[in-house]
Order: sequence, then structure tokens, then C-alpha cells
Amino acid sequence: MTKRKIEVCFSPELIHLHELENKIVVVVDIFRATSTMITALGNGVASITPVADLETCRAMQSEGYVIAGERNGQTAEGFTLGNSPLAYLDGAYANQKIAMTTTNGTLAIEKSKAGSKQVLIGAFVNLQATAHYLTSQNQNVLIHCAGWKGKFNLEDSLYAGALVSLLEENFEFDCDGAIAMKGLYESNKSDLAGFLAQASHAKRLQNHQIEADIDFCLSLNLFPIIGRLQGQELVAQMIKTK
Ligand SMILES: O=C(O)[C@H](CS(=O)(=O)O)OP(=O)(O)O
Repeated sequence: MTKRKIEVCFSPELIHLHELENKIVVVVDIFRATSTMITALGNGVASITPVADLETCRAMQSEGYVIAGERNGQTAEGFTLGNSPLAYLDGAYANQKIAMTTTNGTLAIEKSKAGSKQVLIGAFVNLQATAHYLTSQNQNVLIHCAGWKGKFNLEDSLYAGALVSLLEENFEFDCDGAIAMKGLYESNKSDLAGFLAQASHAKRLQNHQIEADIDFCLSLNLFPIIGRLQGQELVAQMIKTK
């Protein structure tokens, strides 16, 4: 297999600067949307339909979906679930179809669809499985960080660095963002939680008293699955890494 290319986009506001055609786009929103989605899929939900706005998502309840809605870190009024990965543990929503809208993550997914070969969601909780899958595919990769309301954030960018670090043997990167984040990740990987405690998003979530979510979202390799978009739904695919 020839060496493929990997690059990083730091915000949905910058995605128009990147070519999506024929690439696998990995959307990452560590706090918390993609961490929550992988946890839900890893705990047996049938599918997750990401939805950009609250009203569309709310209306899907009458079609049999469990609706998850979050804005500014809080569960949206009238929604069954917010954006916590912990809500899905122990198969609490196994075999159910979820419709989900969040502040940053679901928008980044929406913006990754046009023209791309495939859209995956990534998180630290399935880092190894995603790296393994991407290594097996003969495709260029774009890591799309959801950021925060259009701005750069530390946790998604650090995940990008972690993924680049795992893929560097088989991928080449002439992208300054990928080089920078690989370096930042490798300097801080021994204490990711300590490093990310200073992240603005972690501080915002601490104000909502959801420290347990932050710790969970920084756990490594809990689920041997990838999350991939199939039509309008995110579904799980098991990955054998050995
Ligand atoms: O629920 C979250 O963690 C965030 C909320 S906010 O960005 O801190 O307002 O949403 P997400 O879409 O997961 O970034």
C-alpha cells in the first residue's frame, strides 16, 4: 500500500479550506459528543442519528427515537437525554435508535458529509480501533476537530495528535497542524488528564459539575469499535486489533 496523507482541520469554520473528496473524515469532539456517541454504540445502541437543530431532533421522538439534546453543556428542555456518556453504560439504551443534537459535535458531522468518502467519529475511548481501521484502508484521512463554537480547542486537537502519532508509520503529513499536534500529544501523553485540566472546555464542564464525564472522556481504548456514518445514521463496526 502506498503512503497515504493525513491532515487536520481545527474547526468546522475552517472545513471549507480542506478538500473532502475521496477522504475518510474523522470527526472528533472529545468533550463530549463523539465520546458519548462511541460509548452509546459500544453499549449496544442500534444507531445514532446526528441532527443539527433541536426542533428536528425533538420531532423524531414521535418516530420512535430516544431523543438526546444538549446546548451549552445542559440537557435541552423536554429531551430524554443530554450529552453524557455515562447515561449509556450497562446497555441502558441497548437496541434503541437515538436522535442526538449537541452544541458543536453534530454540526461538525453535518459539515463533514459533502463529498467525503466516509465519515467516522473518533474519541480517546476508541482511539486504537480507529487507528487500526484507518491503517487497513487505502484512503487519505482528514481529522475534523469540532472545536468550540467555531474556535480551536485543546482536547480535540490533542486527539488529532494522538491519531497522527499512531498512524505516522503508514501515512505522510505535510500539514503543519498535524506536525504541531503530534508533537504536543507526544510531550503530554503521560498525563493527558493533567494537561487537559487547563482546557477551557474542561473548565466550562466543571462548572456544570460533570467532572465524572471529563474523566470518562479521557479514558483510552474502552471500546473495540469504530463509529461510522451509514446513510444518516452512525453505526458501530467491531474492529479486531490483534
Ligand atoms: O455538552 C458538551 O460537552 C458540549 C457543550 S459546550 O460546547 O460546552 O457548550 O457540546 P459538544 O457538542 O459535545 O461540544
